[in-house]
Amino acid sequence: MTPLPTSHLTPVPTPAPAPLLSVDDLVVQYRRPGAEPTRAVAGVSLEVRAGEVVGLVGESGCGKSTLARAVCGLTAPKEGTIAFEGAPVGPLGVRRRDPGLTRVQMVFQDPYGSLNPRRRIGAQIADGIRAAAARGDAADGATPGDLLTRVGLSADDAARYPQEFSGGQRQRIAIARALAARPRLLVGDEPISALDASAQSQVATLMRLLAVESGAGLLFISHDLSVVRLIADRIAVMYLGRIVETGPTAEVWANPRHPYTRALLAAIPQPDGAGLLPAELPGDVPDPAAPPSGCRFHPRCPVAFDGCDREDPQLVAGGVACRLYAA
Ligand SMILES: Nc1ncnc2c1ncn2[C@@H]1O[C@H](COP(=O)(O)OP(=O)(O)OP(=O)(O)O)[C@@H](O)[C@H]1O
Repeated sequence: MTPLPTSHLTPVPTPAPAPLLSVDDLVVQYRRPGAEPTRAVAGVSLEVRAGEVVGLVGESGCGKSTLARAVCGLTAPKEGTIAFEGAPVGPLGVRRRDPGLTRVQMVFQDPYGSLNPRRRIGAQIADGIRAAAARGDAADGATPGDLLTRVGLSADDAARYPQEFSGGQRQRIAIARALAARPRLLVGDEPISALDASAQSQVATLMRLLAVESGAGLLFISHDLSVVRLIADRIAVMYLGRIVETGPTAEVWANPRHPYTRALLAAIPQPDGAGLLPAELPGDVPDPAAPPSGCRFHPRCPVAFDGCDREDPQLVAGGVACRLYAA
Protein backbone atom coordinates (compact mmCIF):
# COMPACT_ATOMS: atom_id res chain seq x y z
CA MET A 1 0.00 0.00 0.00
CA THR A 2 1.27 3.47 -0.90
CA PRO A 3 2.03 5.45 2.23
CA LEU A 4 -0.04 8.59 2.69
CA PRO A 5 1.80 11.83 1.98
CA THR A 6 2.55 13.56 5.25
CA SER A 7 3.94 16.91 4.09
CA HIS A 8 0.56 18.63 4.46
CA LEU A 9 0.18 17.64 8.09
CA THR A 10 0.32 20.49 10.58
CA PRO A 11 3.23 19.93 12.93
CA VAL A 12 2.06 18.98 16.41
CA PRO A 13 3.18 21.71 18.81
CA THR A 14 5.57 20.47 21.49
CA PRO A 15 3.69 20.51 24.79
CA ALA A 16 5.05 22.79 27.49
CA PRO A 17 7.12 20.73 29.95
CA ALA A 18 5.21 19.63 33.04
CA PRO A 19 6.02 21.72 36.09
CA LEU A 20 8.69 20.23 38.25
CA LEU A 21 6.47 20.52 41.28
CA SER A 22 2.73 20.74 41.11
CA VAL A 23 0.77 21.05 44.35
CA ASP A 24 -2.98 20.90 43.97
CA ASP A 25 -5.52 21.80 46.66
CA LEU A 26 -3.26 20.53 49.41
CA VAL A 27 -4.53 20.23 52.97
CA VAL A 28 -2.20 19.33 55.84
CA GLN A 29 -3.54 19.09 59.32
CA TYR A 30 -2.14 18.46 62.79
CA ARG A 31 -4.09 16.66 65.47
CA ARG A 32 -3.68 17.31 69.16
CA PRO A 33 -5.54 15.28 71.76
CA GLY A 34 -8.69 17.04 72.94
CA ALA A 35 -8.30 19.94 70.51
CA GLU A 36 -9.73 20.84 67.12
CA PRO A 37 -7.44 19.76 64.25
CA THR A 38 -5.13 22.51 63.04
CA ARG A 39 -5.33 22.96 59.27
CA ALA A 40 -1.90 24.49 58.85
CA VAL A 41 -2.22 24.21 55.05
CA ALA A 42 -5.84 24.69 54.04
CA GLY A 43 -6.12 24.19 50.28
CA VAL A 44 -2.94 25.34 48.54
CA SER A 45 -2.12 25.04 44.84
CA LEU A 46 1.37 25.96 43.70
CA GLU A 47 3.76 25.20 40.86
CA VAL A 48 7.52 25.41 40.54
CA ARG A 49 9.17 24.99 37.12
CA ALA A 50 12.69 23.83 36.32
CA GLY A 51 15.16 26.68 36.67
CA GLU A 52 12.59 28.84 38.46
CA VAL A 53 12.88 30.39 41.90
CA VAL A 54 9.59 30.77 43.76
CA GLY A 55 9.63 32.79 46.97
CA LEU A 56 7.03 31.77 49.55
CA VAL A 57 6.44 34.56 52.04
CA GLY A 58 4.17 35.25 54.99
CA GLU A 59 4.27 35.85 58.72
CA SER A 60 5.26 33.22 61.23
CA GLY A 61 2.50 30.63 61.68
CA CYS A 62 1.04 30.95 58.16
CA GLY A 63 1.92 27.34 57.26
CA LYS A 64 5.02 27.84 55.10
CA SER A 65 7.13 25.19 56.86
CA THR A 66 4.25 22.73 56.88
CA LEU A 67 3.85 23.16 53.12
CA ALA A 68 7.60 22.69 52.62
CA ARG A 69 7.66 19.57 54.75
CA ALA A 70 4.75 18.05 52.83
CA VAL A 71 6.51 18.76 49.51
CA CYS A 72 9.63 17.01 50.83
CA GLY A 73 7.68 14.00 52.08
CA LEU A 74 8.26 14.73 55.76
CA THR A 75 4.58 15.33 56.56
CA ALA A 76 1.60 13.46 55.10
CA PRO A 77 -1.10 15.51 53.38
CA LYS A 78 -4.69 14.98 54.46
CA GLU A 79 -6.15 15.99 51.08
CA GLY A 80 -4.95 17.14 47.68
CA THR A 81 -2.08 15.99 45.50
CA ILE A 82 1.60 16.63 45.05
CA ALA A 83 3.07 15.74 41.64
CA PHE A 84 6.72 15.73 40.80
CA GLU A 85 7.76 15.98 37.13
CA GLY A 86 4.18 15.13 36.15
CA ALA A 87 3.85 11.98 38.29
CA PRO A 88 1.84 12.03 41.52
CA VAL A 89 3.97 11.14 44.48
CA GLY A 90 2.68 8.31 46.62
CA PRO A 91 1.67 8.15 50.26
CA LEU A 92 4.28 8.91 52.85
CA GLY A 93 5.23 5.30 53.67
CA VAL A 94 5.93 4.54 50.01
CA ARG A 95 7.81 7.77 49.51
CA ARG A 96 10.13 7.10 52.45
CA ARG A 97 11.40 3.96 50.73
CA ASP A 98 11.61 5.63 47.34
CA PRO A 99 15.17 6.65 46.46
CA GLY A 100 13.58 9.10 43.98
CA LEU A 101 12.59 11.20 46.98
CA THR A 102 16.17 12.45 47.09
CA ARG A 103 15.37 14.43 43.93
CA VAL A 104 13.94 16.93 46.41
CA GLN A 105 16.40 18.33 48.93
CA MET A 106 15.72 20.67 51.79
CA VAL A 107 17.92 23.24 53.48
CA PHE A 108 16.61 23.95 56.97
CA GLN A 109 16.57 27.07 59.09
CA ASP A 110 18.98 25.92 61.77
CA PRO A 111 22.52 25.58 60.44
CA TYR A 112 23.61 24.24 63.85
CA GLY A 113 21.06 21.44 64.12
CA SER A 114 20.95 20.21 60.55
CA LEU A 115 24.50 18.81 60.37
CA ASN A 116 25.78 15.87 62.40
CA PRO A 117 28.42 17.26 64.80
CA ARG A 118 30.21 13.89 65.04
CA ARG A 119 30.91 13.40 61.34
CA ARG A 120 33.37 15.19 59.09
CA ILE A 121 31.56 17.41 56.59
CA GLY A 122 33.14 15.61 53.65
CA ALA A 123 31.49 12.36 54.78
CA GLN A 124 28.12 14.09 55.14
CA ILE A 125 28.37 15.53 51.64
CA ALA A 126 29.39 12.09 50.32
CA ASP A 127 26.01 10.76 51.60
CA GLY A 128 24.32 13.05 49.07
CA ILE A 129 26.56 11.85 46.23
CA ARG A 130 25.65 8.24 47.12
CA ALA A 131 21.95 9.14 47.23
CA ALA A 132 22.09 10.40 43.63
CA ALA A 133 23.94 7.23 42.56
CA ALA A 134 21.39 5.02 44.38
CA ARG A 135 18.54 6.39 42.29
CA GLY A 136 20.58 5.80 39.12
CA ASP A 137 21.44 9.40 38.30
CA ALA A 138 24.61 9.57 36.24
CA ALA A 139 27.38 10.83 38.47
CA ASP A 140 28.92 14.12 37.40
CA GLY A 141 32.16 13.16 39.12
CA ALA A 142 31.88 15.94 41.70
CA THR A 143 33.69 15.19 44.94
CA PRO A 144 32.85 16.66 48.38
CA GLY A 145 35.82 18.99 47.88
CA ASP A 146 34.41 20.23 44.53
CA LEU A 147 31.04 20.90 46.13
CA LEU A 148 32.62 22.79 49.01
CA THR A 149 34.50 24.94 46.51
CA ARG A 150 31.24 25.68 44.69
CA VAL A 151 29.71 27.08 47.87
CA GLY A 152 32.72 29.28 48.54
CA LEU A 153 34.60 27.07 51.02
CA SER A 154 37.84 25.17 50.51
CA ALA A 155 38.22 21.53 49.42
CA ASP A 156 40.44 20.99 52.49
CA ASP A 157 37.45 21.80 54.71
CA ALA A 158 36.05 18.33 53.92
CA ALA A 159 38.15 16.91 56.77
CA ARG A 160 36.74 19.31 59.37
CA TYR A 161 33.71 19.06 61.68
CA PRO A 162 30.61 21.32 61.58
CA GLN A 163 31.38 23.08 64.86
CA GLU A 164 34.56 24.51 63.36
CA PHE A 165 32.46 26.78 61.11
CA SER A 166 30.32 29.91 61.54
CA GLY A 167 26.54 29.85 61.01
CA GLY A 168 26.84 31.23 57.48
CA GLN A 169 29.54 28.69 56.60
CA ARG A 170 27.46 25.84 58.03
CA GLN A 171 24.56 26.89 55.86
CA ARG A 172 26.89 26.79 52.85
CA ILE A 173 27.87 23.25 53.89
CA ALA A 174 24.18 22.30 54.15
CA ILE A 175 23.69 23.67 50.63
CA ALA A 176 26.68 21.64 49.36
CA ARG A 177 25.23 18.53 50.97
CA ALA A 178 21.84 19.17 49.36
CA LEU A 179 23.40 19.79 45.94
CA ALA A 180 25.48 16.61 46.23
CA ALA A 181 22.26 14.62 45.83
CA ARG A 182 21.76 16.38 42.47
CA PRO A 183 18.23 17.54 43.34
CA ARG A 184 15.70 18.58 40.74
CA LEU A 185 14.03 20.71 43.39
CA LEU A 186 15.70 22.51 46.26
CA VAL A 187 13.53 23.70 49.13
CA GLY A 188 14.93 26.30 51.51
CA ASP A 189 12.85 26.58 54.69
CA GLU A 190 13.87 29.93 56.16
CA PRO A 191 17.49 29.08 55.33
CA ILE A 192 18.72 32.58 56.09
CA SER A 193 16.70 33.63 59.12
CA ALA A 194 19.24 32.38 61.67
CA LEU A 195 22.15 34.12 59.92
CA ASP A 196 23.52 37.57 60.55
CA ALA A 197 22.58 40.28 58.09
CA SER A 198 25.83 40.15 56.11
CA ALA A 199 25.49 36.41 55.44
CA GLN A 200 21.79 36.50 54.58
CA SER A 201 21.82 37.89 51.06
CA GLN A 202 25.06 36.01 50.25
CA VAL A 203 23.54 32.64 51.16
CA ALA A 204 20.25 33.44 49.41
CA THR A 205 22.01 34.56 46.23
CA LEU A 206 24.21 31.47 46.33
CA MET A 207 21.17 29.20 46.56
CA ARG A 208 19.61 30.90 43.57
CA LEU A 209 22.81 30.74 41.55
CA LEU A 210 23.48 27.06 42.22
CA ALA A 211 19.86 25.94 41.76
CA VAL A 212 19.40 27.77 38.47
CA GLU A 213 22.85 26.76 37.21
CA SER A 214 22.02 23.09 37.74
CA GLY A 215 18.55 23.48 36.14
CA ALA A 216 16.77 22.70 39.40
CA GLY A 217 13.79 24.63 40.77
CA LEU A 218 14.05 26.45 44.08
CA LEU A 219 11.22 26.99 46.55
CA PHE A 220 12.62 29.60 48.89
CA ILE A 221 10.72 30.27 52.08
CA SER A 222 11.35 33.42 54.00
CA HIS A 223 9.59 36.14 55.90
CA ASP A 224 12.20 38.58 54.60
CA LEU A 225 10.60 40.11 51.53
CA SER A 226 13.64 42.18 50.60
CA VAL A 227 15.74 39.03 50.17
CA VAL A 228 12.97 37.25 48.31
CA ARG A 229 12.72 40.21 45.96
CA LEU A 230 16.42 39.82 45.27
CA ILE A 231 16.32 36.17 44.22
CA ALA A 232 12.78 35.04 43.30
CA ASP A 233 11.27 34.98 39.83
CA ARG A 234 7.82 34.55 41.30
CA ILE A 235 6.32 35.26 44.73
CA ALA A 236 3.55 33.38 46.51
CA VAL A 237 2.14 35.13 49.57
CA MET A 238 0.71 32.80 52.21
CA TYR A 239 -1.74 33.75 54.95
CA LEU A 240 -3.26 31.34 57.48
CA GLY A 241 -2.88 28.22 55.35
CA ARG A 242 -3.77 29.74 51.97
CA ILE A 243 -1.94 31.42 49.09
CA VAL A 244 -3.57 34.86 48.87
CA GLU A 245 -1.51 36.39 46.06
CA THR A 246 0.95 35.12 43.51
CA GLY A 247 2.71 36.62 40.50
CA PRO A 248 6.05 37.59 38.98
CA THR A 249 8.16 39.22 41.67
CA ALA A 250 8.56 42.54 39.86
CA GLU A 251 4.81 42.81 39.28
CA VAL A 252 3.84 41.96 42.85
CA TRP A 253 6.43 44.39 44.12
CA ALA A 254 5.32 47.22 41.83
CA ASN A 255 1.62 46.58 42.27
CA PRO A 256 0.78 44.54 45.38
CA ARG A 257 -2.97 43.93 45.32
CA HIS A 258 -3.98 41.83 48.29
CA PRO A 259 -4.24 44.00 51.42
CA TYR A 260 -2.05 41.43 53.21
CA THR A 261 0.70 41.70 50.59
CA ARG A 262 0.46 45.48 50.83
CA ALA A 263 0.79 45.29 54.59
CA LEU A 264 3.83 42.98 54.37
CA LEU A 265 5.51 45.38 51.97
CA ALA A 266 4.59 48.30 54.19
CA ALA A 267 6.38 46.63 57.06
CA ILE A 268 9.73 46.53 55.23
CA PRO A 269 11.91 49.13 56.90
CA GLN A 270 13.12 51.81 54.51
CA PRO A 271 16.33 53.85 54.83
CA ASP A 272 14.29 56.91 55.79
CA GLY A 273 12.47 54.93 58.50
CA ALA A 274 9.14 54.85 56.66
CA GLY A 275 7.47 51.76 55.15
CA LEU A 276 6.91 51.40 51.41
CA LEU A 277 3.15 51.87 51.67
CA PRO A 278 0.95 53.65 54.18
CA ALA A 279 -0.63 50.52 55.66
CA GLU A 280 -0.37 48.68 58.92
CA LEU A 281 -1.05 45.15 60.08
CA PRO A 282 -2.77 44.99 63.47
CA GLY A 283 -2.71 41.89 65.69
CA ASP A 284 -1.27 38.43 65.04
CA VAL A 285 -2.03 35.53 62.72
CA PRO A 286 -5.14 33.81 64.21
CA ASP A 287 -5.09 30.20 65.40
CA PRO A 288 -5.50 27.97 62.31
CA ALA A 289 -7.55 25.55 64.46
CA ALA A 290 -10.28 28.22 64.55
CA PRO A 291 -9.86 30.37 61.42
CA PRO A 292 -12.09 33.44 61.01
CA SER A 293 -15.25 33.02 58.94
CA GLY A 294 -15.35 34.33 55.37
CA CYS A 295 -12.03 35.81 54.27
CA ARG A 296 -9.43 34.60 56.74
CA PHE A 297 -7.73 37.98 56.66
CA HIS A 298 -10.82 40.12 57.28
CA PRO A 299 -10.37 40.74 61.05
CA ARG A 300 -6.97 42.37 60.34
CA CYS A 301 -7.79 43.87 56.96
CA PRO A 302 -7.68 47.67 56.77
CA VAL A 303 -10.11 47.73 53.81
CA ALA A 304 -12.57 44.94 54.76
CA PHE A 305 -16.11 45.73 53.65
CA ASP A 306 -19.61 44.30 53.94
CA GLY A 307 -19.56 40.55 53.26
CA CYS A 308 -15.84 39.91 53.86
CA ASP A 309 -16.77 38.13 57.09
CA ARG A 310 -19.04 35.73 55.14
CA GLU A 311 -17.52 35.16 51.70
CA ASP A 312 -14.30 33.19 51.35
CA PRO A 313 -12.51 34.55 48.26
CA GLN A 314 -10.64 32.05 46.09
CA LEU A 315 -7.38 32.67 44.25
CA VAL A 316 -8.57 33.78 40.79
CA ALA A 317 -6.67 33.64 37.51
CA GLY A 318 -5.24 37.12 38.12
CA GLY A 319 -3.41 35.71 41.13
CA VAL A 320 -5.19 37.35 44.07
CA ALA A 321 -7.74 36.03 46.58
CA CYS A 322 -9.63 39.15 47.64
CA ARG A 323 -13.20 40.35 47.06
CA LEU A 324 -11.86 43.74 45.99
CA TYR A 325 -10.81 42.07 42.74
CA ALA A 326 -13.78 39.73 42.24
CA ALA A 327 -15.16 39.85 38.67
N1 LIG B 1 3.73 19.52 64.89
C1 LIG B 1 2.72 20.39 65.03
N2 LIG B 1 1.65 20.11 65.80
C2 LIG B 1 0.63 20.95 65.95
N3 LIG B 1 0.59 22.18 65.34
C3 LIG B 1 1.62 22.53 64.56
C4 LIG B 1 2.74 21.66 64.37
N4 LIG B 1 3.63 22.29 63.53
C5 LIG B 1 3.08 23.48 63.24
N5 LIG B 1 1.87 23.62 63.85
C6 LIG B 1 0.98 24.78 63.73
O1 LIG B 1 0.67 24.94 62.35
C7 LIG B 1 0.64 26.34 62.02
C8 LIG B 1 1.58 26.60 60.88
O2 LIG B 1 2.92 26.37 61.33
P1 LIG B 1 4.18 26.45 60.35
O3 LIG B 1 5.40 26.20 61.15
O4 LIG B 1 3.92 25.62 59.16
O5 LIG B 1 4.12 27.99 59.91
P2 LIG B 1 5.27 28.93 59.33
O6 LIG B 1 4.60 29.93 58.47
O7 LIG B 1 6.33 28.12 58.71
O8 LIG B 1 5.82 29.63 60.63
P3 LIG B 1 7.36 29.77 61.13
O9 LIG B 1 7.97 30.74 60.19
O10 LIG B 1 7.21 30.29 62.51
O11 LIG B 1 7.92 28.38 61.07
C9 LIG B 1 0.96 27.10 63.29
O12 LIG B 1 -0.24 27.50 63.91
C10 LIG B 1 1.67 26.07 64.15
O13 LIG B 1 1.46 26.32 65.53
